[in-house]
Amino acid sequence: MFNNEGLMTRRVREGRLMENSQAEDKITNWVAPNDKSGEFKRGQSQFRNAIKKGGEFPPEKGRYLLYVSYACPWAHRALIVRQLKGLQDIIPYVSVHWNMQEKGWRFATASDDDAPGDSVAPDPLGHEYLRDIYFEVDPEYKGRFTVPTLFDKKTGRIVSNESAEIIRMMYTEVFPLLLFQIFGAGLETDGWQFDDLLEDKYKQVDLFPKELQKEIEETNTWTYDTINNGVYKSGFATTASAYESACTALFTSLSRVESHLSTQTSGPYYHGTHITEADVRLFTTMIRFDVVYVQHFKTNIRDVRSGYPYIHQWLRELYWNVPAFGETTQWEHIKRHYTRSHSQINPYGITPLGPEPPILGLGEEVPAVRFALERLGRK
Ligand SMILES: N[C@@H](CCC(=O)N[C@@H](CS)C(=O)NCC(=O)O)C(=O)O
Repeated sequence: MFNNEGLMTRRVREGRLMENSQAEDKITNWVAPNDKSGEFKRGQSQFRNAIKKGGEFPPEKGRYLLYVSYACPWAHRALIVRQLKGLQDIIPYVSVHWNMQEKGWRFATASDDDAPGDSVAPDPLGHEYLRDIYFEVDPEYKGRFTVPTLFDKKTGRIVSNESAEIIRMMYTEVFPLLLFQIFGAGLETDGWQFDDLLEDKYKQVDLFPKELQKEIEETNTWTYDTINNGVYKSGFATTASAYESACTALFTSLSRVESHLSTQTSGPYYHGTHITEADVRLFTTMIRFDVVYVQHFKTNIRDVRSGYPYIHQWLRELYWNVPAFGETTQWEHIKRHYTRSHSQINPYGITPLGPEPPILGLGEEVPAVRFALERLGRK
């Protein structure tokens, strides 16, 4: 059985743990202490296989296990898409505990009572840490132990640990997609990966419609670099110049998003009437913005609720009106993970109380905005 760890594997793993704990490159050093640039440089995800009809990893009900953390914006993408595509019975998931320390993500135990939410549970395959799975799959593994991780129970292998690709597997063929990226051609598919297993209403959910593919890809490029990853580059920077450059780029891009949304009149979503991948990828960063990033990552030129009315409206529309977004958002995991796992940023691990509420209701505004609207006779 896959989870019967062999003695050799265990020895290799324990040896590696000792090496790692002595090494300079501890996993909680987000920027290497000797890196003078002070810039956070995100490594490449190492497992890049795909679920594909007729491939090594075919779509099958119950075969794959999705490891996530409710705290993590990259994993949150996968939870949202799983629900939007109605894959709940097809791809089960487990969320790790929010507290990530030297050995990386750990699974919750029966005695944890501070990590609410569905599926925050011991690993059904019996591991204590997420890293244990990576080392069982590859005792020589040298990358990071990240969520989301999509695991194949049948072969005991990791299919992918790259969220951008995991979400696409849930609704597209991967190979035509690569062709599309190389040649810029329209995406032809012979049906979505899991569609044969889905109810009709979910088959119709197309998060990457043909007519928007080019635009979505272009948006992804700058959104990833300056917003999704931009908050991390600001927050993990260890020099003022690295921080200032990331933070400036981030707010330039937020203005770009704000201006895009202000011209979007056909519907509440990033591309108007239908939810697309663009909404998913932006949402998971923006929902964490006011509650964590503004103070913890020092991305405080503005916050969303008082500084970006269009983003604020778009964000609340998704959170309150689309269950896949609201139901997968776990505030306790989000707030506690960042503030208590990043001791180089917050050595005392104190979690700020505010802002309260973590997200405003659809008709609510911060007092200054409400006051201004009342003055203008709009409320
Ligand atoms: N590019 C990856 C990034 C995933 C990632 O960095 N996840 C974080 C949590 S938000 C993680 O697991 N970090 C653990 C580590 O780096 O040790 C993806 O999008 O899937």
